[in-house]
Amino acid sequence: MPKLSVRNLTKRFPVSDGPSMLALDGVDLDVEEGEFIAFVGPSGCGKTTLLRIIQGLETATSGDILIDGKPARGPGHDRGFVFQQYGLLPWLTAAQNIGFALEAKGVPARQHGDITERVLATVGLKGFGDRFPHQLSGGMQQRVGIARALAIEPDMMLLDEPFGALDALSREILQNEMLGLTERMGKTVLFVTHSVDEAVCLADRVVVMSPRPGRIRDIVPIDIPRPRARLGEALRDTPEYSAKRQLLWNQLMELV
Ligand SMILES: Nc1ncnc2c1ncn2[C@@H]1O[C@H](COP(=O)(O)OP(=O)(O)OP(=O)(O)O)[C@@H](O)[C@H]1O
Repeated sequence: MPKLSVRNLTKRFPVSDGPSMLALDGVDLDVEEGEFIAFVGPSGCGKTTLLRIIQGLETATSGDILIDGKPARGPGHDRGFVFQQYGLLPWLTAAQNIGFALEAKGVPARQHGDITERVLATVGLKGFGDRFPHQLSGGMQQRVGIARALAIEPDMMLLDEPFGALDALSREILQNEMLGLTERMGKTVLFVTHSVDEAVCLADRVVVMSPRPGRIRDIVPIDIPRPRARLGEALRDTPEYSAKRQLLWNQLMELV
């Protein structure tokens, strides 16, 4: 049974002065446990909307989201979300931001310290728990965002352009760390990105979406063997990488 099934999903948004707008149309997708799926497509094709519906932050107009074969209704701690703009509460420290998510899940307060330390260490921020977001760089804030999602031990991680607000160098560093992290943890990951390189580097399959209304145009398997993290920068020099990158690039160029 797939970890996640998206079945004939449609989303319409109301428009004040006219007919509603069809943002997603008949989206069908099965995701296996432990798979890393990247979503790419032109701006406005519904990637964020699809992720938000899977997360339960938005309702579908029709269709179903099944997790382990059961309909998902609303948000759940089985799904951890990482936002583009980090989504940290500025008046709380890094550790308190993570504690906030643990409290929401109902984890007893006496366990917060250990869990927070562990997840901060996982994302390379050991010793930074007492820093406020404004005392951290963008890359470090997003590491806290990832640590917060990991802290609730979700089965599935949903990341919406998580590195989109970062400078090029921080972005590449975090991509490499993300690769290592997901290969070690084996979690199911859904990852929206505008970067073809990021998609090829990280994903097992890349879902290419067409412009409005958003539909799945193609699903491209990325059969570069894992673990890829050990290749580091050399990953981007392999012929498989270049071939997939070109294929996806050509598809996206046809869509814009
Ligand atoms: N809450 C909303 N109300 C009305 N329209 C919306 C809402 N959210 C999204 N839309 C519209 O739905 C379409 C899909 O938006 P969405 O943000 O999902 O696209 P996207 O592929 O993630 O775009 P981008 O790559 O630019 O982030 C867009 O036309 C957008 O304007």
